[in-house]
Order: sequence, then C-alpha cells, then structure tokens
Amino acid sequence: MAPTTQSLLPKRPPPLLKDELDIVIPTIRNLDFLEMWRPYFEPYHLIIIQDGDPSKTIRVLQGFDYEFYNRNDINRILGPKASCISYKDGACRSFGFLISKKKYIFTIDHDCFVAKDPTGTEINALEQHIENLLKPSTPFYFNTLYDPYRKGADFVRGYPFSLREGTPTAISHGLWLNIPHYDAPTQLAKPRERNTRQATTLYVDAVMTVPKGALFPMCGMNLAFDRELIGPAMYYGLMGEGQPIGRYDDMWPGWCIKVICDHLGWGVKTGLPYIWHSKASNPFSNLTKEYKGILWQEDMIPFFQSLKLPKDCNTSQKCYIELSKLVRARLGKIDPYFIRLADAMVTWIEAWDELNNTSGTASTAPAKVK
Ligand SMILES: O=c1ccn([C@@H]2O[C@H](COP(=O)(O)OP(=O)(O)O[C@H]3OC[C@H](O)[C@H](O)[C@H]3O)[C@@H](O)[C@H]2O)c(=O)[nH]1
Ligand SMILES: [Mn+2]
Repeated sequence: MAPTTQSLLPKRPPPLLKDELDIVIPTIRNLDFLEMWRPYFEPYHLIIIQDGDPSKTIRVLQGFDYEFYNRNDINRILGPKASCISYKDGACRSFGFLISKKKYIFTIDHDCFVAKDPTGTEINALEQHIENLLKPSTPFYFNTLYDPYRKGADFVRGYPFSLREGTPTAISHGLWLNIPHYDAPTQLAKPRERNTRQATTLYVDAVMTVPKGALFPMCGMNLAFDRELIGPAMYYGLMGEGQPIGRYDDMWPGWCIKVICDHLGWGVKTGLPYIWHSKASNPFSNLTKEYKGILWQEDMIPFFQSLKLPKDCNTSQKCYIELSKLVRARLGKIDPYFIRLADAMVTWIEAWDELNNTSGTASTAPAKVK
C-alpha cells in the first residue's frame, strides 16, 4: 500500500517528560485560559485545585487529562492534616504538589496566558521550564554569560573547570509580561506600569542561577520544580482565611527552598520563560492581605540569611523539619502565627511522607555538601 503523506512527515518527538510531569493549577474561576495553552498542555496531566466554595462548579475544557480536588476532597483525603492546607488563597496549590506522583511539577495561575517574545513568536513556557530543570545549575560561581548550558552560550574565561559539571537544578522560576509581580504599595504607586514586550529592555532573554547564599522573592505563578528533590520544602504555608497574612504563599517556600538548596548543593534558576500575566488583582485588598508580610519580612529575611543547617540534614524532609524548629524558636517571638506555621510545616511533612510512603529518605544531597 502506498505510504500516505502523513506517514512521510517526520514524526514529532513525544513532548518532553510527558509522563513525568504534572501541571498544578489553583483556581477560584473557570479554566477557559487553558484554550490558549492547549497546544502545549494537552499532552500533560493536570491537577486542578478548586479553592473557595466547593459547591461552586468550575468549568474545565474538553480534551484535557486532569484530576480535580475541592476543599471537601482535601478534608476527606488528609483528615486532620488538612489543617495545613490554606483556604481562600492560592497557597491551596500545595495540595497538588502533595498528591502528585510525578518527578516534576509546573504550577501556573488561571490568569497567566501564552506570551510572545520580541520577534512575536509564542513562548512555550513549559518546554523552557523543562529545559531549565534538565540542565545543571551553577550556584557556586557566577557565570557572566548567564546560563552556560543554553545554546549559544558557554562558560567564560576564568570559570574553573572543576565546577563546569554544575549541580542538579531543583527550581525553574519564570517571569511575566504585562502585569509584573509587584506588592500592593508598588502596585498603588505605579498603577499603569506594564512590563511590555515593546520595551525590549523589559524582555530579558536570559536564564541564570541564583548564586548560593543569595535569597530571592519567588513568585508562584509561573514556576517549575523537581518534586523528588525539593517537593517536601515547596509548602506554600498557612495563608488566606483565618490567617493574619496572605499573598506570601510563594515568598515563604521561596526562602525555605533557597536555604535548603544552598545546603544540599542544588540549583535555583530564574529568568525565561515569560508568561503573559493578564490581570492585576485589587491592590487595596492585596494590601490588607500582605501588609503584615511586608512588615515581618524585615525580620524573616535576616532569619533565613543567618541560617546554618546541620550537616546530617541530607534530605529535603530532614532540612524542613530542622527549619520548622528554627522558625518556632526564632520567629515565634515575632507573632504566635509563626508557632502555628512551624506546627503546620511538621504536619505538611507528615502528610508528605504518608502520601508518598517516604520517611525523610527522599533524594539526598550529593556526597559532599559544599
Ligand atoms: O482565594 C484565592 C485567590 C486566588 N486563587 C488562585 O491563585 C492564583 C493567583 O490568584 P490571582 O491571580 O488572583 O492573584 P495574584 O495577585 O496575581 O497572585 C500572585 O500574587 C500573589 C501570590 O503570590 C500568588 O501566588 C501569585 O500567583 C489564581 O490561579 C487564582 O485562581 C485561589 O486559589 N484562591
Ligand atoms: Mn494573577
């Protein structure tokens, strides 16, 4: 039988990590935004976390393979441990990280769309995150040509060959066009500011490793990570209803994972890919949620900067439990909230180990912790 034209076409390679990556989406709205992502997300499995009133129906488009959880499901699955999963805050996405069985996670907000680069080409954010995660990081010595493993780049003169193998990448932190990830005071001061691709200075074509010893403000809306390495530390904390703080759901794990990655010798990358962040949330309601975070971060950040984890903490779980003790001892003085947060961190690890049949034995650090 004559070959059909279809069979003559070069076979498209299967999407990278198709069966090793879950896409976690927290939402209080219908997920129509998925239509724009269909070419990139359809081959992957989605984990959708409905926040807020579980009796409300959330529409998910046809053709996607997904599992769906609302608050009733979270309470049913976790029982009393559900107390560590936030309610009425994007932090509820932590449950998706917990319930997944895959090695990698990509998490995205419902108001993040496909962006275009300065040439007008659509950005496949998921593919770029996967590339970031599968290639090593360089936390111990800064490469001035940024990510040396990207096409068209390399290590510059003076970069020690003993470090050119790099280290495993735990986090890939993407950025945003249009609505930048500003706190409420900045949003109020610059209501019309947009990170526009026309001003190409704001589209920075770079991926870089956040150097060891440097903290960074991690944004949770366009983020991927190696769940086997750093999943136990990717807890978005106690936020939203019943809590004195909100919208620090990503800042908290950002600080926790960075001190743990530094300790265990893993890398955190930031930069490409960009997504198009379509909607600015209300700065006034944001201010009521995040003002304590703005105040407390002046103490939280020096706390994380001063941390030294014991050498025998050689897994993310062990580091995280040690961290919870330090949070209780040193941040508990600021506000009783941190005592509850320290308890919730322990509950989170208990839930993690229960649902993943681990007991702090997950991926250990490389032989020598630098
Ligand atoms: O009560 C809620 C509110 C929102 N969500 C879901 O979380 C995602 C983020 O919500 P939204 O886009 O409205 O807020 P942003 O201000 O843009 O959020 C970013 O900045 C604050 C936090 O750091 C947050 O993590 C960032 O994403 C979106 O998918 C909503 O559907 C929710 O689940 N519950
Ligand atoms: Mn948003």
